[in-house]
Amino acid sequence: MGMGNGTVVFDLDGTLADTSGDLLAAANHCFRSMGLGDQLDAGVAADRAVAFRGGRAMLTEGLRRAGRLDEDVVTQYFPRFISAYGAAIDVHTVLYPGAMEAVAALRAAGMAVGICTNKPEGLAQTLLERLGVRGEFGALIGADTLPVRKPHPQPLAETVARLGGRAERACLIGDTITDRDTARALGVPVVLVTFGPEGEAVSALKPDALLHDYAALPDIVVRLFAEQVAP
Ligand SMILES: O=C(O)COP(=O)(O)O
Ligand SMILES: [Mg+2]
Repeated sequence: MGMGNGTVVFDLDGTLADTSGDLLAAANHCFRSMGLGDQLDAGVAADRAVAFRGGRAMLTEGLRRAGRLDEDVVTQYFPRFISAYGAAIDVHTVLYPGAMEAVAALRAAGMAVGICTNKPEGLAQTLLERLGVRGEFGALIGADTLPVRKPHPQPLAETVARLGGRAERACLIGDTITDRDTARALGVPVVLVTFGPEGEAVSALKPDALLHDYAALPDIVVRLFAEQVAP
């Protein structure tokens, strides 16, 4: 079976892997170096949700809580956040249950599978290698692979192209409004996971499907591809 069976692109943070613990630890490292102490708590769902919106979102939220919000400080500390995160990227991070079994099932059904993330490409490569799964994905596009990042549709389009696929038979599996908007901009269906910190609330983003358990993903993907306009 070839890649004509479709292309499935995954987001990374909050979708394939629960990276929130290491992301929040790196942000707290920055707040401590500012003399502010820890500002975000991995035990709090709302804080894990901030983590999945990325480094700038965490720095912004922590500074806001400390009454010190300043975009210049966010920009200044972002490189320190990246280096702290890179130094401890797989301490708490785990793949979501069933994620890699679903990837294996999609590949066994002849589908091409890749990753489109707003993590810097190098960090995403490192994390996937540490988790032992880089080889399962045929393409990886990060925030800095192209001049634009999600929600611009180009990174998703490029991921599909590098997998040898076509947008007419592709879908994106993600966890946030950024993923929803990226998929809509390219005109491909989007599946949002409900096992993240926002739970069922992601249904407000009106995805084409909700994913409660990775075991259900192969059937969902087959249904979405069948609903896409025939080329
Ligand atoms: O780092 C981010 O901004 C989010 O990364 P993601 O696109 O893999 O969810
Ligand atoms: Mg995500």
